[in-house]
Amino acid sequence: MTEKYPSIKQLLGRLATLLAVSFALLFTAIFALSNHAAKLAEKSEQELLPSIHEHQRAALNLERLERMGDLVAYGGDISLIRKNALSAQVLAFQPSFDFNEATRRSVRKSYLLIKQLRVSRQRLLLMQKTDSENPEIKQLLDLEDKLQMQWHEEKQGMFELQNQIISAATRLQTESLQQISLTQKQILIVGGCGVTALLIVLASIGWQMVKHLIRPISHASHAMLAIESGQEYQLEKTRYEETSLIYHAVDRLSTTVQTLHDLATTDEMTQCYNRRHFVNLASEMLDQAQENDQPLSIVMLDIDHFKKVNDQYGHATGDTTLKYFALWLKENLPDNGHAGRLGGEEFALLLPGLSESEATDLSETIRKSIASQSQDCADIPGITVSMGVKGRVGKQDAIDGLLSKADKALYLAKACGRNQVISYSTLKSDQVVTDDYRRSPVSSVS
Ligand SMILES: Nc1nc2c(ncn2[C@@H]2O[C@H](COP(=O)(O)OP(=O)(O)OP(=O)(O)O)[C@@H](O)[C@H]2O)c(=O)[nH]1
Repeated sequence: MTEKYPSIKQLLGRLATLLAVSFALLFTAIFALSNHAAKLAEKSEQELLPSIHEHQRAALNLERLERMGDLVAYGGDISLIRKNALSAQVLAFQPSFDFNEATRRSVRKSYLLIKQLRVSRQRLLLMQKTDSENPEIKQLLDLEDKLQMQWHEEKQGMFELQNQIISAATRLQTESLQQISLTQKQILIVGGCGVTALLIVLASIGWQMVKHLIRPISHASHAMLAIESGQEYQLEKTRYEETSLIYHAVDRLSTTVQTLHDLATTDEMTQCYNRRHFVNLASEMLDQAQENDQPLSIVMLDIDHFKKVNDQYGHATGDTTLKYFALWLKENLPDNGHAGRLGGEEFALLLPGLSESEATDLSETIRKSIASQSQDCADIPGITVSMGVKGRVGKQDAIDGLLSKADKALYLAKACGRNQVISYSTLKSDQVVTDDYRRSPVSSVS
């Protein structure tokens, strides 16, 4: 009974699902990361970039304030001092410094000093213009010196503050860049892992296809070729319905081909080769032997007085006798020897590698063995056999010639009283064998 296997359709379905899930996971991961990257870019655009610009603006304004303060502290033109002090006021109260309380306070403080400087400087210049001898000038100069000293120190503080703002802006910029580069790295890692995982999935799908589909089909086609050329084949166990059906079909075909081959080449009763196959095989082997210049011999055999077996013991016993005879014949053959039933009770042996004299010796052994085994066998009467041997001599030997010469030697064996082996080479050239031997006395069937 055929085992129940899952079908390849199911396998393909499972593999397709695996592939779809892998793709879905990969795309989800990449989508999530792209989303994250987009959000970071948006955050950078909406929060970090304005903040960076604010810092940069503040640093620039601080520098301008410093310049204005200098003009107020050291200027000689009252209208210019007033103008710069006014600009400094506008600048100091700009919201660009409000991003940080400490900065805001520090800028306001700087402005207050600029204001003081403006007042003192204006008064001094006016006095110097109108009343250069006024003793208050001395006091004002002292005050101015003091304020200028303070301004100098204030400028140091402003310079530090400017540096701090620039560092903060740079930090913000770096942070933004770091976040973007981190996301880029994450995308690369996830993308790389995803693609690698996908490749692994694809490779394993490919492997499954090769293992369960392509290889079994390729094995089946090799098996078909082996069956066609009569060679052995082996099919590995398969786990899927379709391929197991193919394997069963190949097995059935092989059995059918073997049966047909046996029917076409073998004699059903004796299981020896039939005449046609024996002659074809003998012809092929003779060609090989001639090509390699190796010995080969043909032996013709005929059971003596077989008609009498049929007459005395019945046709069924005659058949049994033929079966035993074929069995003993094959038992006595060398591994590379072949036996054929040419018709009725007439058999032939094909002995590659044996010269005529070696084949004659072997035939003698077979003759004695059959005589003795048939005597000991309770199922059949004792029988004897006559044999004629012919070996390959020249390169021009044809199989028909060898068979007819072995047959001639067999006829002589019959004529000479049966139950003997005659080698063709011992025949005299003028020796003529006729069917007259058949009239000689019947004695070998016991
Ligand atoms: N039982 C049986 N007999 C067969 C078969 N084929 C041929 N025979 C018989 O074999 C006999 C052959 O007889 P013959 O050719 O006269 O020769 P023989 O009696 O063996 O005598 P010699 O060959 O001269 O020794 C015939 O009686 C055939 O009927 C077979 O398949 N089965």
